[in-house]
Amino acid sequence: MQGLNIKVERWADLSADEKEQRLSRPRQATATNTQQTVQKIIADIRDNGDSALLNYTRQFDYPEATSLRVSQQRIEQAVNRLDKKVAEAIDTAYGTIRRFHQAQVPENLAVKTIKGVQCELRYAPLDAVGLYIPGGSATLPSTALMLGVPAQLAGCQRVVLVSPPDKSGDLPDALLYAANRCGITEIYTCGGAQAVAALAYGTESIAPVDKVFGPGNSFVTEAKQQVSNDASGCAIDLPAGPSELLVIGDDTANPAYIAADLLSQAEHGPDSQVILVTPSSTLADRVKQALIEQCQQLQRADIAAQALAESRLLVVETIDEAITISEQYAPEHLSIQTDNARSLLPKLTRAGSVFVGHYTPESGGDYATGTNHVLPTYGYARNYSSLGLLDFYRRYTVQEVSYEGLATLSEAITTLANVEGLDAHAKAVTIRMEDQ
Ligand SMILES: NC(=O)c1ccc[n+]([C@@H]2O[C@H](COP(=O)([O-])OP(=O)(O)OC[C@H]3O[C@@H](n4cnc5c(N)ncnc54)[C@H](O)[C@@H]3O)[C@@H](O)[C@H]2O)c1
Ligand SMILES: N[C@H](CO)Cc1c[nH]c[nH+]1
Ligand SMILES: [Zn+2]
Repeated sequence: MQGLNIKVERWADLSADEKEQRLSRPRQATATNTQQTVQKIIADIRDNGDSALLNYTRQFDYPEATSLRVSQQRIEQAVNRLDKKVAEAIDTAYGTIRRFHQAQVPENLAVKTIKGVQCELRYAPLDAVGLYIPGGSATLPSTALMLGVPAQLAGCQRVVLVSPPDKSGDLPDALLYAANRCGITEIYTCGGAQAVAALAYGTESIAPVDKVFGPGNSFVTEAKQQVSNDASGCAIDLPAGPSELLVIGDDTANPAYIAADLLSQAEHGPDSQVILVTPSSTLADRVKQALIEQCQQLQRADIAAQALAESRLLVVETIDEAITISEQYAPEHLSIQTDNARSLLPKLTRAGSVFVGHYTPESGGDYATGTNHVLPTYGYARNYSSLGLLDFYRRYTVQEVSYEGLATLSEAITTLANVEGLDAHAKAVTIRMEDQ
């Protein structure tokens, strides 16, 4: 591992441009190239279906790939042979995630808006959903639970899981076990933009879905964006890209805990970004030291070190200034490690998921507290929500009006229709009124 390139900086000493630069995300692999590459891949999948899907799988993931569907026999083999401890850990996480998402089951509602007029809000599960589980640099059975549990709870009729094959052309046993736990039987070994395109438009062997869910690298995120901009494509969940963590800490925080949390997100990928904002320069210096000590012990030390090069240790004047910076950055994950951490919550709403207090590591939410770890990145926490059960439903309205109700509303409807110059709209009301 090369030496760590991370320094402590005093926020007040930075110019406006420097402040902006410090809070900008690491540049994603040349944006226009990614856009064009993905466009070409999507067009190829639309034109050539399975054969293009297999070609890209051979090119990017497994040179010997000849098939896409994971057999039921292979799923059963994975379930039977998975290490008991790993199976139990997945079962524990399945339980907590299910409990938290079960509490989100929506209820239809009906309101009488005026006498004789009833309006209803109803929910229906999406029919067919596609779950993308990243596989490029790490195996993520936990992501299969984060997507599979809500799909199962919502009662989506068809749940399709895709993930790129590993070095042996297979999907890991733990991923197949997690998928099986969520009742998923339709599984394909393919990844990247080509898998997203296959889910959105369909191929000979994969029927199209209504919505694609899941995080991924810049190719996956770009492909989701492109298929959702196309009327013949499909809906998507949210932009969930490289992992991020911002920690607000004060003198009560343990520097070793904060360093461990920062590294836990830095190890995801070279384009992950982690930030500490603190009014304590002593804490910042100690966290830096702990990062150096802990990073070199990691299996993925090189990846974490690359991410740390684009990460920040910022010393501010007050906790309020730290809050302002966090709200501006809108991190995917926000950790509050201060005295009376919960008291800061009302001022901190722009984050995908918030971790409160010294004993709430971010990795707890990645795996097993029960919250969803598919969260908006790139600052989208400003205007996107974290993934939840409702994302697996369509919401629609119903209204029923009696003669009496229509009579009450007829004046308002016909007047507004006339204001808009839409005679037929008005006539649809008056014709009914004349009837009695
Ligand atoms: N925000 C969240 O909720 C969340 C959750 C989990 C993971 N993540 C993030 O997801 C990402 C996963 O990325 P990953 O790369 O490990 O796995 P991935 O599955 O997203 O990407 C791997 C695929 O990328 C494609 N690819 C690679 N190089 C390519 C190229 N040059 N041209 C075209 N396609 C190419 C290949 O098809 C390959 O199958 C990480 O950044 C991680 O931080 C985010
Ligand atoms: N931290 C990731 C979301 O940014 C999720 C994850 C999966 N496994 C471990 N972590
Ligand atoms: Zn993580």
